[in-house]
Formats: sequence, C-alpha cells, structure tokens
Amino acid sequence: MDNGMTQAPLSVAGLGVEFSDFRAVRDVSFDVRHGESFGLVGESGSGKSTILRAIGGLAPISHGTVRFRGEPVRATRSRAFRRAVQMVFQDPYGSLHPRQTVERQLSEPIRILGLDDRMDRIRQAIEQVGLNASFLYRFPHQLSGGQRQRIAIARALLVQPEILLLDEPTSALDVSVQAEVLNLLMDLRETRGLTYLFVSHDLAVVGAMCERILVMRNGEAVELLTGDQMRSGRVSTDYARQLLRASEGYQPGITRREAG
Ligand SMILES: Nc1ncnc2c1ncn2[C@@H]1O[C@H](COP(=O)(O)OP(=O)(O)OP(=O)(O)O)[C@@H](O)[C@H]1O
Repeated sequence: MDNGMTQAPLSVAGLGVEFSDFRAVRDVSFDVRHGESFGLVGESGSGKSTILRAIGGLAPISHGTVRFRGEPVRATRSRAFRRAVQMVFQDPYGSLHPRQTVERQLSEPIRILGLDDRMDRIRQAIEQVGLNASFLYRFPHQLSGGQRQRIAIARALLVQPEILLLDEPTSALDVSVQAEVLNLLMDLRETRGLTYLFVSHDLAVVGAMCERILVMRNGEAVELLTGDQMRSGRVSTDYARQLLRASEGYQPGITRREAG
C-alpha cells in the first residue's frame, strides 16, 4: 500500500556537493520517513549544513538525487516543494529583517505564496510558538534570542509545511532557553504531524530529538544509528565513539518524550 504515508517524503541518494574543486559532501544517502525526526550529526565542517542547503536548493547538487514525495527535485524548486519544505536556521538574528516588525516578516511568506486569511494565519502561528499578538509589533532587537527563534519557527509554520529542515536551531541559545525551544519543536512535530531533518553538532540534542541519526565525517556518512543506540552509547565506529566521548558530561535539560 502506498497512500503517501509509507513513501519517504524526502530521500537523498548518492548526494555529492562540490564547491569549485572542494568536495563538501560525497555519496550520502538516506530516507526521511513520514513523521520522524532524522538527525545529521558530526563535527564542524563534516557537511551537515551543506546537505540541508542542497536539499533546500541553496547549495548545488553535483552528484546524486534529492527526491521529494518520490520525485527528483529540479534546480528551481517547485511551488509545492517551497510550501511543504521550510528551513529554520541557527541564527534568527541573521534570518529576520532587523528593520521590519514581526507582523511584516510573517506576512512575507503568505504574500509570496499568494495565500489568504493573512492575519488569522499570523495569529495562529504566533500562538503555536507560545507567544501572543503583542509580539507582532516588535522589532527583532526587542526580542530575546529564544523569542526570535520562536518567530523564525512561526514563520516556517505559516504556510502549513510538512517538513522542517532545522539547521542547529538552538545552538545560539542559552542552555535553559535551548531546552524550551527543543520542547516546543517536539510538541509541534506531534500536534502538526511534521517531519524533521535536524542538523546539530550536539549529540545530546539529536539523541533526545531524533529517532534515527546519520553520523557524518569529512563529507561522508559514517554510521546510521537509532536514537536508542546513540543514547545508550551502542555505536560501532571509532569515530562515533569519539564523538560520544567528547560530548560526555554535557546534558541539556531536555527529556525524551515518545512521539504519538
Ligand atoms: N559556499 C561554500 N563555498 C565553499 N566551501 C563551502 C561552502 N559552504 C560550505 N563549504 C565547506 O564545506 C565543508 C562543510 O561545511 P558545512 O557547513 O556543511 O559543515 P557542517 O558539518 O555543517 O559544520 P558546522 O557545524 O561548522 O556548520 C566545510 O569545509 C566548508 O568550509
């Protein structure tokens, strides 16, 4: 049976990304299943962000294929893709316009996609991220880091996406705020039936957030782990073991909750 729930909404096969003659990503393959949170982890420079950017159309696909709902994506992403797949970046300061109110920034994606019920959508999105309408008339510098990231998440949710590409979404935040935003993301995945592709260098974060995790090193996939394996340290490569050892002793205040 293939009713759209069984087909991987996103799959990557033999992906390679080259910048001039530098190969940032080599021959990486994985499927992201409907409703799961799939993690990409690895040290700085291992190619995690580049994979996310290549999927989103922000980095060149030199080799291999990215499929969305089973169909290879084209160089110019389709309208359906641009609506269904939204990105959230590490630095909400960089991704929000400094001189525009929250309301104006949230209006933009609705305008671009030509959707109606603008204010209803905006109010709904801002409430879903735990803020209220009074935030709509503030500028980014009048918000805390956590509030800014909530606005960036609200902006991604406005167009009712299916998949969020999350690039270190909490790495710029203090640990306590980080836990709040991670909990928000876990709740949203459940209530909105979202699918996540989650990039982080932080093993505790991906271990708490993800059902499956691909460990990356120097642009290559090293090992595919379940969240359970990562949390209990049952890894098979030396590299994954090294990463785990390096992250020992640091546990953010997040607790694992089973989805569904
Ligand atoms: N636009 C670009 N032009 C040239 N090289 C790039 C470009 N983008 C990324 N790279 C290089 O590709 C490699 C992988 O970078 P990438 O940002 O994907 O790694 P990462 O695992 O996400 O690391 P980090 O956690 O530091 O972001 C790095 O060596 C980086 O310098």
